[in-house]
Amino acid sequence: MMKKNKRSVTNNIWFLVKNTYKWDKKVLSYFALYTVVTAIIPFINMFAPKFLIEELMGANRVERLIIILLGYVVISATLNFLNAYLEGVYSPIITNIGDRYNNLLSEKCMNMDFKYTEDPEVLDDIETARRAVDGNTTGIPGVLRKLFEIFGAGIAFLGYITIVFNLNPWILLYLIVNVVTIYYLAIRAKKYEYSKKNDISQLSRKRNYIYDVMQNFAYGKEIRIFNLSNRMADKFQGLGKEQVKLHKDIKYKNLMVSIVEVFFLLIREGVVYAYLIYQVLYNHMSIGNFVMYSTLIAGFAAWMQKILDNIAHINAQNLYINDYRDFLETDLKTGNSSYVDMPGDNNYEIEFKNVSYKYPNSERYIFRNLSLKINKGQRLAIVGVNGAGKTTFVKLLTRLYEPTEGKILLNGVNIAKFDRNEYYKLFSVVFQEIKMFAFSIAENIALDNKKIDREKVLESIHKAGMKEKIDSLENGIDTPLLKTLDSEGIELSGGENQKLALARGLYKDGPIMILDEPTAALDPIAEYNIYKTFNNIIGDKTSFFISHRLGSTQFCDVIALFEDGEIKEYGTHDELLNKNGKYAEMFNVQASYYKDVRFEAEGV
Ligand SMILES: Nc1ncnc2c1ncn2[C@@H]1O[C@H](COP(=O)(O)OP(=O)(O)OP(=O)(O)O)[C@@H](O)[C@H]1O
Repeated sequence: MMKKNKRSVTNNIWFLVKNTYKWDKKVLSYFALYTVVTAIIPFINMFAPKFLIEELMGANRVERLIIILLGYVVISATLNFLNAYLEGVYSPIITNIGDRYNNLLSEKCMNMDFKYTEDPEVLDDIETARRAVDGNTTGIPGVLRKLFEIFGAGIAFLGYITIVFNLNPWILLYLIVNVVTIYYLAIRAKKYEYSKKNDISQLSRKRNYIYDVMQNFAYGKEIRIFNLSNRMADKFQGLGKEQVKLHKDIKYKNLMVSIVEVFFLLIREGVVYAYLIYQVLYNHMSIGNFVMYSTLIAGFAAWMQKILDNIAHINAQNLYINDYRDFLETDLKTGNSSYVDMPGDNNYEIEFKNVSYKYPNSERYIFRNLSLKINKGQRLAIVGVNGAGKTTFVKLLTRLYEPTEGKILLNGVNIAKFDRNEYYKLFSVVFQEIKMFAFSIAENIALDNKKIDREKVLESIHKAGMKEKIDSLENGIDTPLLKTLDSEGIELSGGENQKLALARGLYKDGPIMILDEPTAALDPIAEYNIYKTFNNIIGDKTSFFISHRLGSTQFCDVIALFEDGEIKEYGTHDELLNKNGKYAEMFNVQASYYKDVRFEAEGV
């Protein structure tokens, strides 16, 4: 699915630097200052002891010793203070920048075509891309931190090279070979880790899913009633074991590298100290210089290692950044760059023209050549047995999915040609599965943080039959829902949630109304009350009404019965009853359970 692009490290660094500078201009000056400070600090620590020892072992002048000591303390304290200050400043900046990259990914996920939310390949790609923004020391934030450090270290390192070269070029060469070997091994271990990343992504996606099921109380009833807790825990643990095994392999490789690293380090120290001792004993090296060189050479290896480690880290993270950028650049949104203006008359007709549809990754057609027209202001009821495709019809109409073949027209224009956000504005939809957020009731209804029209919220609640319940709450429409974010949050019943969902649709007041079984969870009285005010609720909007309660379809102008991927019957309630086909059969079966009640809706 995702196109794999191989971008160079410099390309990715440029991408990061450009954005970082765009988002926070101050970062560059902190970087410059930090680079200077970190480049100087090691030399202060190296030269001060040399000067002190040489003065002590030579002229031994007290005032000189005091000057050296004071100079050392003042310079070192200032630089170390600056160092600590800058680290304290840039660290949260990088965390913030990491959040912005994280947001880019989340925005992409929230805006991609709905069909991809069920595509396992895309879900894996998201999981992989997320690795670039998940940690604070890995991925993008990790690379930014390393970039901050590496230049100061690089400059200090150049100074080290010059001094060691002057001491003995062979020692310099020896140190470089020693450290580069370790670097090479570290890179190989990181590559191995990367080669396992797909397995890691898949496992953690599965584990996260099971974890979510175990923690998410939405599954609470099924888990208890079907006694799933042990099975879920076993699954979670099984996946955990697989994950541990994978990580163990990776850690084992890293351990091997660490062992070799220690071995190389010991040899390095041994050789260098032997050389310096030899210089003191036989070549008149001063003790001051011995101390300086031993500090320098120990530091040299450590600094070179640090730089190489940083480069290795940046190299390894580069692969994750590539994945991240690949995902951001993958086109997961169907649409044109130029959109057709929405028809402005606020009155809409909709036509399905030879629409066929099968879900992604499925060969089964839910619809074949479906054609259906809903005129302006018309109310269409859609009925059919479970799985007949009623909700799928709504998903196509609301562009959550695109038809596999054929087209859907709004006032004669293919809906694919409209800007998706503009198109969504047309719809007030009450979905079958209701999702409430852990926000206040008002926010849940308005779903708009900018400006909530409280009067309109109350009016929608009233129309949806929720007034009494809301009036009974101390904080009214400001009461938070769910306990996820607020311990004062309330849990609503299924029917109450459904009424709120209806209020949400009413508040939006879009010119096209879609009600997917809006009363399925309501008690008969609440349902009756909704039907009584149905005309008031729908008004003259073009509307779609899905219901299994066939009596309720009488409020609609026309009824379409879906079966086997097509419209089997089409007409008014009375026409379909007279036809004596499937609709009449379904209606009669239902009616036999109830008295033959005809809702006398106001004005119908
Ligand atoms: N995301 C999906 N991926 C693959 N198939 C799906 C998906 N969603 C639904 N289906 C299939 O499409 C068919 C139609 O489902 P749909 O939800 O549209 O039926 P429905 O008429 O609304 O049913 P119900 O009355 O039970 O709500 C079903 O057979 C279902 O298995």
